[in-house]
Amino acid sequence: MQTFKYFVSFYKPYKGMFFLDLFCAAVISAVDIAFPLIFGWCTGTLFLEGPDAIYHGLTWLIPAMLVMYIVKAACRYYVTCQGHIMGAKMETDMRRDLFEQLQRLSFGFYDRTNTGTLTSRIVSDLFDISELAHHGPENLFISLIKILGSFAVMLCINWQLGLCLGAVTLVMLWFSAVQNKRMEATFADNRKKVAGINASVVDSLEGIRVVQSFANEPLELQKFGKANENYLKSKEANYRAMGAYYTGNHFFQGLLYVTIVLAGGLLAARGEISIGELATFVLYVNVFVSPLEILIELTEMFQKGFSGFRRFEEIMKEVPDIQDAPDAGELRDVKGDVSFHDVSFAYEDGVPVLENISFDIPAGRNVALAGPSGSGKTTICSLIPRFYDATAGEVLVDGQNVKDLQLHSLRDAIGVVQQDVYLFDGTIADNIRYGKWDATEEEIMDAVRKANLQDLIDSLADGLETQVGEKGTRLSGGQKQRISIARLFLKDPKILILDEATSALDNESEAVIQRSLRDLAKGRTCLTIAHRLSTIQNADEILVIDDGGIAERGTHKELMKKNGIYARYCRIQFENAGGDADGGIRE
Ligand SMILES: Nc1ncnc2c1ncn2[C@@H]1O[C@H](COP(=O)(O)OP(=O)(O)OP(=O)(O)O)[C@@H](O)[C@H]1O
Repeated sequence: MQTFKYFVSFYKPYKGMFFLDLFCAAVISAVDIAFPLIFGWCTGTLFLEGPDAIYHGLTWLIPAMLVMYIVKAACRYYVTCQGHIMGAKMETDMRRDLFEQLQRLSFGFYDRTNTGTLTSRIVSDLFDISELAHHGPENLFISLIKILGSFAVMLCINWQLGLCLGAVTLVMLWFSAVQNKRMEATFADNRKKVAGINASVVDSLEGIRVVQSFANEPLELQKFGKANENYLKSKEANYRAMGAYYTGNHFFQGLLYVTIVLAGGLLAARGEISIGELATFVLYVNVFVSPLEILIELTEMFQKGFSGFRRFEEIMKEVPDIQDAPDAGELRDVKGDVSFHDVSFAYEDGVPVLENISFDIPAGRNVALAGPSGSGKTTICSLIPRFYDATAGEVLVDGQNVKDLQLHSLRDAIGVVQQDVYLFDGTIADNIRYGKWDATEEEIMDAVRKANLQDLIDSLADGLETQVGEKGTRLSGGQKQRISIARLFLKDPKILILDEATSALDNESEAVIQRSLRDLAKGRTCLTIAHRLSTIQNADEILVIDDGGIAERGTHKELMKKNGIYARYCRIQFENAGGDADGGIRE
């Protein structure tokens, strides 16, 4: 019922169109019901009254029928055209709401959801819903008027025949209800399997470079083949259910005619019905049966549309893990102090990743996080912009709990440079402007210079207007990295999180980017996740994360002197890199 109410709410903005659509549908049905009546009156009365009466009757009957059919055509036009437009408008509203919701949902949701499945919801589910939204009420309305109207007239013509027809129809409805349930299950399964195919395609295409570099096309084909095969099996089950449903219904429709001919013949033989009445009755059986067919098709549309709508509702009801508290305040005049007080965190219940972490980073300081892979460095950084919320303790920015701040103002104050830079399809300028949508040309050029991008821009025929390709595939790793730094120069955040952005680059690119990053870090609080310890020796403080806690802290010199975990890591890294075995990082 709730789902139904939610569905109906999408009609609200188009109430006028909706009721006009229903009105037109009612006119179409009324004309269809009137025709056999007129026919019955002509054959039963008018045509028996002699030529003069016939001529006289036709002089008003023909224009009246012409007007009826012109009005019906106009209504049909409205229903076909405006009705569809209304459906498309509702589909657009739902797609907008869904996209808005997807933008709101937090990292946690995307950790457990496949993007291929979401794409399928945005495209095919919504189309089916729109078809139902438009055709559903209108077809139901037309069908009910025709079925009830024609049945009432048939009862008036001959109630015994009418009851025979009603009895066969009841058996037919029972059969439909049973088959319908079976069909519904197969439609729901179909949707799941289509989502599976989408997920498989998106996953494989997004990783196409990895696939080809491993020459793993046959493996991908095998995985896709499985999803494809599953879809085929589901479709087969679906068509079997549909076959039984449609064949059964058509059989019962035939049975209706056989029953009427048989019972009508017997009644005519006993003189209880005239031939004219029987002919009119048969015409009404047509009016009665055709909407039954529409209702049957509507059932399929309803199954598809409603199972799509349930999936749509599922996402719309998803409450974002991270959202503004009702009394959240704006983070203003940001200084850039960051503190963790006894912070613990777990992605999954019972599997702690961080336990009782505490530290303070005064504004403008440069702190590095070091430690083995998987120790929780990235997780610590994710808690500051509230990509996830701490399960215990407090994360503070400028002394305020991040949970008490408006998300947009908090995230405006934080810039993140990731190892994996994501560039959007578009030009270099578009991607730089992502840091500040209203940036002027001069501001962009200034960011370009500061990020050491000038040489690249000068070397490209289209300069800033060069297309970067999907996810920036036409650019090198270093170039993408510099674009991501340029957009942070534009954003100008007070707090910087650097997930050691240069670890995948060659020495020359690294040197250029390190220079840009040093410029970017000036006057900001900077938290660097170090993968190579050589890059963090100048940090004001190094926090060594191990086993979900802070194992050591201090400057590089202090930690080397301490000769603990950090010193051991340094030695291992430099031995591997062929450097001094005593951890003698170039100082
Ligand atoms: N989205 C996630 N869902 C569930 N577990 C996660 C998620 N992200 C990370 N983890 C787990 O949390 C732990 C800490 O991961 P994190 O990425 O913070 O480590 P890290 O120190 O940054 O590692 P690296 O140096 O390799 O980047 C790991 O055990 C990891 O498997």
